[in-house]
Amino acid sequence: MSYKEKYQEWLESPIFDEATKDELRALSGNEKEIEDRFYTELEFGTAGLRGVIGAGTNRMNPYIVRKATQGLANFLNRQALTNPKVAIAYDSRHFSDVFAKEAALVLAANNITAYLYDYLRPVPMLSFAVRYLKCDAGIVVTASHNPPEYNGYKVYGNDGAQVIAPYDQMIIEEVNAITDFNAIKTMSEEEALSSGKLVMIGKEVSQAYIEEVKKQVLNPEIIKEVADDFKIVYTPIHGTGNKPVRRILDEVGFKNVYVVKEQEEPDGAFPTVQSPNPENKEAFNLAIDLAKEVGADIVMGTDPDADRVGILVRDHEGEYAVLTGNMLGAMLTEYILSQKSKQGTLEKNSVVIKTIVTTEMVRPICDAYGVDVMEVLTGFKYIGEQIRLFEEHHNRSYAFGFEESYGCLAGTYARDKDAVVACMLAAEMAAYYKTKGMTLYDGLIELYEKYGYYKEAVQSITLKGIEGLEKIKNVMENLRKESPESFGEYKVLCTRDYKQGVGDLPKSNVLYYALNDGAWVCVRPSGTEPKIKFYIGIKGTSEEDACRKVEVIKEAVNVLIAPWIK
Ligand SMILES: O=P(O)(O)OC[C@H]1O[C@H](O)[C@H](O)[C@@H](O)[C@@H]1O
Repeated sequence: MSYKEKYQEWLESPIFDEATKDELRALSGNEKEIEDRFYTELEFGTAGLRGVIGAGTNRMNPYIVRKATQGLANFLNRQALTNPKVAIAYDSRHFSDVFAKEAALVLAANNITAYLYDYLRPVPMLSFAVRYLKCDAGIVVTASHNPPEYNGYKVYGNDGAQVIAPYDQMIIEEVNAITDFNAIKTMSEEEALSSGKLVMIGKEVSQAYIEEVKKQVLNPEIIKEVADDFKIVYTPIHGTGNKPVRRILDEVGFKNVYVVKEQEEPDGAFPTVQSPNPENKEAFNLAIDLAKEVGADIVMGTDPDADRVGILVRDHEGEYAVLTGNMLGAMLTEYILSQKSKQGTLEKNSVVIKTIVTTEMVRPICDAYGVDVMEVLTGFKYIGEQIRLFEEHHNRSYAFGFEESYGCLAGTYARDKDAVVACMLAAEMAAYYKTKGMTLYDGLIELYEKYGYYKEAVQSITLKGIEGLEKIKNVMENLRKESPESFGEYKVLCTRDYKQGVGDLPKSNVLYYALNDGAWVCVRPSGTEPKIKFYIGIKGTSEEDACRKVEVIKEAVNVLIAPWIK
């Protein structure tokens, strides 16, 4: 069916409600918008479904959510499970609660018990709930840090990690096999509740989750020692982090937690930020003002689904400086390994897991403690997968895992990144340095002096719409046709094309260039946004040297791709 035929179908079919039809009728004559809404179906990327909210097959709306859920239900029911169960959570975005309930009702109508959180909850609490409630799958309605017009739908497996191949494809096939919206079953909320197929998740699950997070504290006495004059500024950026992050900080003993009032309440419009992304310093403007006012030791902000955290610390000029995901991850790796090693709790077969685009600084840190580093493709789901495999094979012990994109997980109670535990450990780590008369920033410099000035950068180029998609494809094709021999003063020593398969990793549309002096460049199309991403990593001898080297490579990347993205 062409996009025009699909558009007509949505306008005419009795399946779609009048509000949807009105929205579509208003597009009449706007061919470009109609094409964009109907030329394709929302697809699973690195993080499931994600799209702009609105009517159409290429948009997030109740029909697409029901269809995705019917596909998931068919997938589960084909496995002949006894009493199949699915846990569902949602964030503070527009329609997240509506989509979550729609999903629950479709599951219930397909004879699958839906456990639905009764309030917005972070991703890690869903990941935890899947295993705690012995579910066969999980759903989170969220578009993470995307702008307010987006929403999304992530699917989790029975291990609490986001689904990976071949299951993601199997679910997609089930979803795509539904060509008739009449084939989607749903029921009323009353019926679902009274039949016991819709169950609201109670407080005991949140309680159990908090207990697990608390177990990750390494030095409880240090928190007590500094509690009176250690100050934390925290912002949930209008998302799900507010309750769990404040609760955990309180329960482990932090007394002075200042929450940014203007960003405390959940709000899908994210009215006080350009984008609710802790990777953007702009999202911290209000938090920095508050931090200056109260003299905070640390500033923390979680994204709407609270799986990622941004941290700011006072630098030597007294300004609040951003710790990137790589910096925080490297620091937490050092903190966790050093403390466990000191306490004699570092298990023999410990492994730290990072993705191929995450800082190389982890390697010397892990070497110092005799811990292995494992590399996986981008996406925390691959870290979650390894935790499951370690458990199944009883051969390795998961020490820590993180990505450059600000997500990490300590412990195995959840199988996706957890900003709640990250906030708790970052605060504990800052408290630890405080007892030594140091700030987190001093701690970072100490690590650089010990292991080398590793610096990273990401050049993300946004290329929207169908043309954008084409340009992204061209960049990858051109790079494959004419492999670059150098990036500025750096020579390409070897190229890895992950599309051809590298080691045991699944094939993926990623190119990696290993350069001299430990530098590297990696290119991949984003799986969650219309972007192509160039990741850069170098090792310098000082802060200045490191910054200069990153700039040289950045410039070379810009020159290389300029003609392809015009
Ligand atoms: O594909 P990208 O846009 O680079 O995003 C990559 C990210 O996607 C999702 O958010 C996953 O949950 C993350 O684990 C991953 O890091």
